Amino acid sequence: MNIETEIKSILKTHQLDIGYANKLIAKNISVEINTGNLIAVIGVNGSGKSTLLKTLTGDLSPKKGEIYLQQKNITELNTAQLSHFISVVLTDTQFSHNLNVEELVALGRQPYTNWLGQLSKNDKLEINKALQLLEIEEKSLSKCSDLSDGQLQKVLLARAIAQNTPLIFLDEPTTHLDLYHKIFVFKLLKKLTRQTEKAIVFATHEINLALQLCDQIILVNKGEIIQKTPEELIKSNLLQELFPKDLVAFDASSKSFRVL
Ligand SMILES: Nc1ncnc2c1ncn2[C@@H]1O[C@H](COP(=O)(O)OP(=O)(O)OP(=O)(O)O)[C@@H](O)[C@H]1O
Repeated sequence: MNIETEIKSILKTHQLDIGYANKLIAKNISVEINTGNLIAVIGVNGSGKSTLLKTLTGDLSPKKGEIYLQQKNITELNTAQLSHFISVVLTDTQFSHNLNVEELVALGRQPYTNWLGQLSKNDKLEINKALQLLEIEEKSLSKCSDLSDGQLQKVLLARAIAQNTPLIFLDEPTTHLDLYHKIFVFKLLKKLTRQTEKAIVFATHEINLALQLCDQIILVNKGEIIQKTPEELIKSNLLQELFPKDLVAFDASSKSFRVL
């Protein structure tokens, strides 16, 4: 294995408890995120997927335990330092739809620009690289308000790529997309992990697709958080127990859920 393809740990938790003031969502969480991995966070509605993502991105304080980003405790990093490690794409991200595509992607360079917000030659290069990687150069000057949901998702991803962090978090990136575009986004995320060595972690309800396309799955279930490969998860019987058994069942042979 050469140095370029060597797998490295980017994020690791230690005895992590997550939740809110009077509410424990899950405890003793032990997850690890490695370079070049595509990782889905799955679980039923209200199980705690967003809470986990918010905690891992430093948005919400852990109730207990530690999060290490490349061996540094996340509590020792200020917001500016954190923005060099982690970029976050939220489906309901608020931004002015008057911005054009290039201007929105340029926001990803904010952690690097000077106090005047001027883009350097290198910033412009990174923006163009992100637009090319997502194949949206021809939309550079289009208003974000004129884009479809699928196109906007690509632009938000390009902004995260331009931020040039080793780790990208997304909360439900395929909501509002049709099946074709859901698969398109999943495949695109996978391609990005392979081309850039970045790790991408995303919450999703598309369990069938996650089992087919992700390297790892983090399952949030009844206060427990478990990380496994899709194959391990399929063998574990945990998916059979995920939903009440009256409407839907997991079929291990086809590796998918089916309607009863
Ligand atoms: N700010 C908050 N304060 C207290 N409880 C909260 C807060 N935000 C969420 N919760 C609760 O935490 C639990 C987990 O919520 P979370 O949004 O993490 O679930 P989720 O798995 O992302 O759900 P969904 O799939 O529906 O988006 C829920 O019971 C929710 O009501």
